[in-house]
Amino acid sequence: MIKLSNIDKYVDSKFQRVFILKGIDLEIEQGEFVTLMGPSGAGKSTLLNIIGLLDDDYVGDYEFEGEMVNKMKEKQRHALHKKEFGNIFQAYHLIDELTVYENIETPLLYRSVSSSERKSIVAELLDRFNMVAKKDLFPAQLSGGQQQLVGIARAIAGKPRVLLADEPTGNLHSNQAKQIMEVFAELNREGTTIIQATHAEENAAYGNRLLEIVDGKIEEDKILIK
Ligand SMILES: Nc1ncnc2c1ncn2[C@@H]1O[C@H](COP(=O)(O)OP(=O)(O)OP(=O)(O)O)[C@@H](O)[C@H]1O
Repeated sequence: MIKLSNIDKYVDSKFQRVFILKGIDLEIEQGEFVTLMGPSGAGKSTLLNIIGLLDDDYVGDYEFEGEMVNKMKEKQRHALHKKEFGNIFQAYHLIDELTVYENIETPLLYRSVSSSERKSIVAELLDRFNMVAKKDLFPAQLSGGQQQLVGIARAIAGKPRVLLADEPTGNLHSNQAKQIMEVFAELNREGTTIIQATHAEENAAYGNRLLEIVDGKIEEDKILIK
């Protein structure tokens, strides 16, 4: 599904070229649950952003479902991002002025989904995450765990095939983190490909594959047996 070949990302300063990613070769099949681990600054977020089509400033080839992403025009890449990827962030990135309901609905407004279909998708997600009673509250009125559930609901509202999560439990207590990981495991069982970056070993255990990223390179690529 995802094939990266010899990806380099670097920044040039006056005197030297600094590599953020170097020679990344990576294939991810549909339905995998992949964890990126490694020291701070190793390049995990950068790699997630490239995979999620949020960053096109790199060298090398990126194939998504047989299509060369790095040769696409921006409009085409943007459309592919919207259709296939959902993003979840450590800091939730919810819109403070919108209610829970409206936050989940927002991406659907940009996808020309009919109003009745939007209602049914949001209702289903609220129900799934036990948030029906909270639908008219604003993000600040929710716990961190609940805010992240809204973040996940919003990310999956458009039924993306790939979910990218950057430190999704970084701001959560361990029981909330466990709940989020169990949601990921369930989405993965339903067929969603999941790629997460985390510092937590216990989060990695939910996945089926662990990539150790060090200094912009894949140092280890391990299959996890459960
Ligand atoms: N646009 C940029 N210009 C210059 N340096 C950058 C840029 N983007 C990322 N970096 C640097 O690249 C390195 C990798 O950053 P990245 O955020 O991918 O690391 P990470 O592994 O996700 O770290 P963390 O675990 O702390 O989130 C860092 O040293 C960062 O400062």
